[in-house]
Amino acid sequence: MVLSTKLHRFDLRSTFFTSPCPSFTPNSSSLVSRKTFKFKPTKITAQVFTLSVETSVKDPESDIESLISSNTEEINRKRSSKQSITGASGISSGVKLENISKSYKGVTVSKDVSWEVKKGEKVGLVGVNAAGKTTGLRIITGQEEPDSGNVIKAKSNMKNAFLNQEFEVSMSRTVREELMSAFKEEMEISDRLERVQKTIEGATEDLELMGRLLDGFDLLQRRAQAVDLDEVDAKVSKLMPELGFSPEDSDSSGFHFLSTTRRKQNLFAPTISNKLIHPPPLHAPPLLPSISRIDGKMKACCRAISTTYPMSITSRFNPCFITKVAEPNAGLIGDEDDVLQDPNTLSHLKTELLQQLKGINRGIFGVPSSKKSDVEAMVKLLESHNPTPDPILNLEKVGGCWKLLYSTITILGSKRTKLGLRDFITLGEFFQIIDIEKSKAVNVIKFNARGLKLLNGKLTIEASFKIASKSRVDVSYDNSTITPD
Ligand SMILES: Nc1ncnc2c1ncn2[C@@H]1O[C@H](COP(=O)(O)OP(=O)(O)OP(=O)(O)O)[C@@H](O)[C@H]1O
Repeated sequence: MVLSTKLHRFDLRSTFFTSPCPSFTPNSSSLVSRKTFKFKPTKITAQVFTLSVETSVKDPESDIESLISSNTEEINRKRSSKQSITGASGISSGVKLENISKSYKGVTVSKDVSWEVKKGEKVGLVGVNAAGKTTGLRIITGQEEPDSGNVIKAKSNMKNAFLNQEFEVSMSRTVREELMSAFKEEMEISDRLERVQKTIEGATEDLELMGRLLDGFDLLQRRAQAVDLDEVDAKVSKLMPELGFSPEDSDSSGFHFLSTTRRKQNLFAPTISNKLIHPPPLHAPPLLPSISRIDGKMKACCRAISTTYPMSITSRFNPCFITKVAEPNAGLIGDEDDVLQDPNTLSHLKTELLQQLKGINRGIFGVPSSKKSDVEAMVKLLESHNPTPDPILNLEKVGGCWKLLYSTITILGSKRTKLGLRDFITLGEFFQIIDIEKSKAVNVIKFNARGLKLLNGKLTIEASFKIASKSRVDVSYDNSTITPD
């Protein structure tokens, strides 16, 4: 199966742990298939390329974003014009009601009411039934509009919320489900992901339909990432004991706990905490401790390895023997002089870098940005020790078949749609075959897709390069193919 593609951009960079080799740095202004790359003479690590494939579909998220931002601007404009008309004053912290009046059907509930809560203050609202206490709170949270007067917040993006007097706890939901319901948006995304995933699994015969479903799934995946969907289960598990529930309570009906007021409140606490109230709600119980993400870092040992072993790869250069493999080692493998240059620093840096790379899940969207910046900071440091300052004069060190440990690859557009699901697709080994004599570079990326046999295989991207100057090469894209196993 050959799937042709229109490339907008193709960046090829090739550098290496075990042997110094050049880095092709893209000309950032260019978005055409033929590009000029500059050799960065001090690169040591291994990398592949960045690839963007044309897509005609407008990103639905940017549509949503633009709608949201224009609406927000409009609301802010209206608010500021209203405040300036009524002469509202600013405050340094907390929230303030200023000269608020509110009537329902001609009956005045609040008339010219002013009060405020500063940061860290606890304020009790006291009044007879129907005095308008709840109405005031609803006005602060924006659930009601005052007839006149202003709500002034120290920060325009401040979120406020309050606990209702009456709780709505579903009798049929388990405690866990009740807590999960606090994460409404996340749960909705999760449900939709599940439904789309099932539909995709039943649509392998219809590539057109699958393409559309994958696009939808892709969008949902990004939303899931944005709301930290993976963390919800862990958050709920962490909340359970903090709220006084034991793990065994998890599957019990919320009904069993309704007789205990404190627990009733507790059931609602996640809702409040999930809304990131700032400052604390006016008459809510203390906020739950923030849920911190555990960011475990693997510390593993690295050891020196051999560099040559045969491995065949189906490509234009087949059969191919891996002659250079970037693997854990204690220092540079190659020229003895290189090793002797600064073995302690290099050894330490390389070990650190290899530890950073361990456990990276190379999904179709590339390495997560937080991880990427850690890795690339380390790469930069390592680059400064590259013993080959002028790699263009050492092209023999560049040629061969390379197994890459790390890549900055991000596949966009229709190619991603074809390969497209973070959950399903795992990028396997990356190979880069550089043929100096023919001035060709071939990247082979293996991938496998759980549950979608159709998409198991490899993506091969072929390019030509030409030495343009002492420090530059031109790289031009030739073609790419997806080959199923
Ligand atoms: N949406 C509405 N439509 C019509 N009347 C309303 C509405 N919301 C509140 N009211 C009326 O406004 C008055 C003030 O209600 P509010 O709930 O603010 O009082 P409260 O001080 O919180 O009372 P309580 O102490 O009983 O909770 C009540 O008479 C209520 O019936």
